Amino acid sequence: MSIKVAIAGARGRMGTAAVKAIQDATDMQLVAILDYKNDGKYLSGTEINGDSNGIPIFTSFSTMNQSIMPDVLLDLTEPDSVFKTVHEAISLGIRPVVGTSGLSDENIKSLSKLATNKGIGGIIAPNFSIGAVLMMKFSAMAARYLGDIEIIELHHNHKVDAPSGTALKTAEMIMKVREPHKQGHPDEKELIQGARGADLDGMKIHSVRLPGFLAHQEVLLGGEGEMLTIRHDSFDRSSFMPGILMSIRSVIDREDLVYGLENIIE
Ligand SMILES: NC(=O)C1=CN([C@@H]2O[C@H](COP(=O)(O)OP(=O)(O)OC[C@H]3O[C@@H](n4cnc5c(N)ncnc54)[C@H](OP(=O)(O)O)[C@@H]3O)[C@@H](O)[C@H]2O)C=CC1
Ligand SMILES: O=C(O)C1=N[C@H](C(=O)O)C[C@H](O)C1
Repeated sequence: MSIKVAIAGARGRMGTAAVKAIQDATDMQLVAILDYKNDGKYLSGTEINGDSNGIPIFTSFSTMNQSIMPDVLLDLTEPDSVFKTVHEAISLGIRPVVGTSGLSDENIKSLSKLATNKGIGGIIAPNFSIGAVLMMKFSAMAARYLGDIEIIELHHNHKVDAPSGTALKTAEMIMKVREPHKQGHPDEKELIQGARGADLDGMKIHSVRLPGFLAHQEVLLGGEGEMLTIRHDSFDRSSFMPGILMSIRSVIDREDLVYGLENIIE
């Protein structure tokens, strides 16, 4: 039986790639698009038009009829809308696969609790690329030995949130093994506010936004006379698609919501 999927954010950069990936997957069926614009229209391939053979667009779950109701919601939208949409999906028993960044810790805990209460699976994945997950894991492994760390994340200039979800998740994984301590000179002073980056337990995160980049991150781990650099680059959004498909399959069999793709990779 194929998994019925709805996508929120289908017109976006990630959404456009995800529409194609889901339509190409033989065990999935794209049944609906959630969009605050274009209600009542159809998405044909990646074009919105009047072709009634396309995928129907709805402004909310409440206007979908029961035969269309999806098993899984893939959310690839923006920080301002994601919590409300995902909360509504879980309340209706629809399993969320969330790529959208910008959810707070509090938001994640609340969605996780709701999913557990409903007994349904879900995933919030700051990064769906396998290489990025390995970069995070390797960084946390290395942080046991080299605890002076600066994370530099580099993204395209259309990104609205900073730091990236990936950088925050990397920092969280590192903070589980790194003793909090101030880095740099004990008396250092910023001559321009923000010059040393954002501070988490004394570790620094720097966000670069420039045209030309897609999604990249370097974790610099400094030791006396040495430096370990762990770097990951997504050069194309195809890097995220296998992780999205894996997540959609995984949430069908789960009864809880997990935060991070590493929780479902064998
Ligand atoms: N987890 C991962 O591996 C990855 C996560 N991301 C994250 O995915 C998200 C999307 O990124 P990207 O595709 O580059 O962003 P885009 O801005 O290209 O796409 C977001 C889309 O969502 C639409 N949208 C906004 N609000 C709603 C809503 N309430 N309902 C339905 N659609 C809505 C926007 O429409 P409009 O423009 O008309 O407002 C836009 O088309 C970001 O949070 C990004 O950080 C990105 C890459 C990988
Ligand atoms: O906005 C993006 O592009 C990306 N966002 C995610 C993040 O915030 O980490 C994942 C990836 O870095 C691409």
